[in-house]
Amino acid sequence: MSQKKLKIGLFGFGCVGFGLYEVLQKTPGLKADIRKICVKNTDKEREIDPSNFTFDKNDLLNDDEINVIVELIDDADAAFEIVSSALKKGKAVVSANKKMIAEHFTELLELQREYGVPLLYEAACCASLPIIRNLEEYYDNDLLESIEGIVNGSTNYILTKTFAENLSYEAALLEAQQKGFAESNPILDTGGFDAKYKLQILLAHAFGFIAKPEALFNIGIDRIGKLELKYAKEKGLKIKLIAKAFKNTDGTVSAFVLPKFVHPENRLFSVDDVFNGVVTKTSFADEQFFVGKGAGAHPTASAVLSDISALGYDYKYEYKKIGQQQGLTLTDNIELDVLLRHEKPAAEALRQEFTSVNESYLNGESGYITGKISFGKLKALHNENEERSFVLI
Ligand SMILES: NC(=O)c1ccc[n+]([C@@H]2O[C@H](COP(=O)([O-])OP(=O)(O)OC[C@H]3O[C@@H](n4cnc5c(N)ncnc54)[C@H](O)[C@@H]3O)[C@@H](O)[C@H]2O)c1
Ligand SMILES: N[C@@H](CCO)C(=O)O
Repeated sequence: MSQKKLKIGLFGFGCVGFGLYEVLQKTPGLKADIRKICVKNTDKEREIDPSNFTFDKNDLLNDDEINVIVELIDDADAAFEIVSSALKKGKAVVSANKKMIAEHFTELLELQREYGVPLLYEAACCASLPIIRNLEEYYDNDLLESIEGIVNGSTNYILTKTFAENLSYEAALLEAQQKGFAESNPILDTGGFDAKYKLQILLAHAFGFIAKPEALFNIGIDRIGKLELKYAKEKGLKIKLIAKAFKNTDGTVSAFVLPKFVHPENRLFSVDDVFNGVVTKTSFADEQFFVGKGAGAHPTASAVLSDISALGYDYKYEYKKIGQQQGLTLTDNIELDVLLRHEKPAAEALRQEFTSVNESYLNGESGYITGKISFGKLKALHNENEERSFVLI
């Protein structure tokens, strides 16, 4: 099959946009070049010929020679406007913007179908890991039982640095920002929102289930304190921010983003720093494990490059599982093994909320309880008091 010539209109020239520019310079065999770049910041000095740049999105969207729009900006609302206009004009699109994709999944699916043009977004989930295309192409829907992983590079970097190197939370976050891993608004990372957007996209490609992001519960790493770190160290565990979606025995699906104490025998235990790891579980293959860098200029640009290359061969997502899964429902009707760190006065009342308690510990003003709790109770208790933190065991 011969490769189509691609003329790219690039939006955004920040960490990933510039990374893509560099990667394309080093990929001479690819029949793709950047025709124009739309940027926002009028004051910024840039290293390449200024005639390549414009501040007007229509210079790209109305250019008939541009057949691919690559959207790499940090503003989800503006990104949706750009991407939907491009699709309506019959231009293929590559995007790394998980917030935009998660918030507008159904509309983007309809636009692709109505205008017959593809939107690819491998870089939006776990940067360099080829997880979306694998979920799309490889797994039969009946076989996939669960998908679980570390899907945010910044939080994994922060957890690694605070745990193994005793760096402060603030210093580790600053490093993640300086290295280009964090979102422009880092609360998206630390609060588990970025991981939730990725989980929403993975859910659609793994099980054909389209959830609104607000229907998925997320706890980030911002409530993790000394007590949880001490607990993990004493028991030889690590804390990881886990995104998980799985089918229950009654065929319903459950999904969440939660911090977890990970045991050394878990494949995700050794996934440190900016690396992401995803474990799929299927009926016949059993476990499969994907690992790679989950953020950063070149690792992310590598996934964008792969999408651009795939467009050269007219690749598109078929979304077959979405068609097959009408009627699938999301349920919170599950129990989870957790550690709850709590404030002293409420300790006894909190024990009553657990289905079963394994350990409880109280020291001065705070303590913890470990045991089984219903997912619904966990959500309610977490939301009603900021002094509480939940970590899966
Ligand atoms: N940095 C990573 O490791 C990484 C990994 C995967 C996905 N992503 C995603 O890629 C996208 C870009 O991330 P980044 O790290 O390069 O961010 P960045 O902040 O480094 O760069 C974004 C650039 O977009 C520009 N911009 C904002 N609005 C614009 C508009 N309307 N038109 C033109 N330019 C505009 C900003 O001025 C900025 O220079 C985000 O959606 C992010 O979530 C980033
Ligand atoms: N901020 C994101 C970028 C990659 O999606 C992360 O740290 O994982």
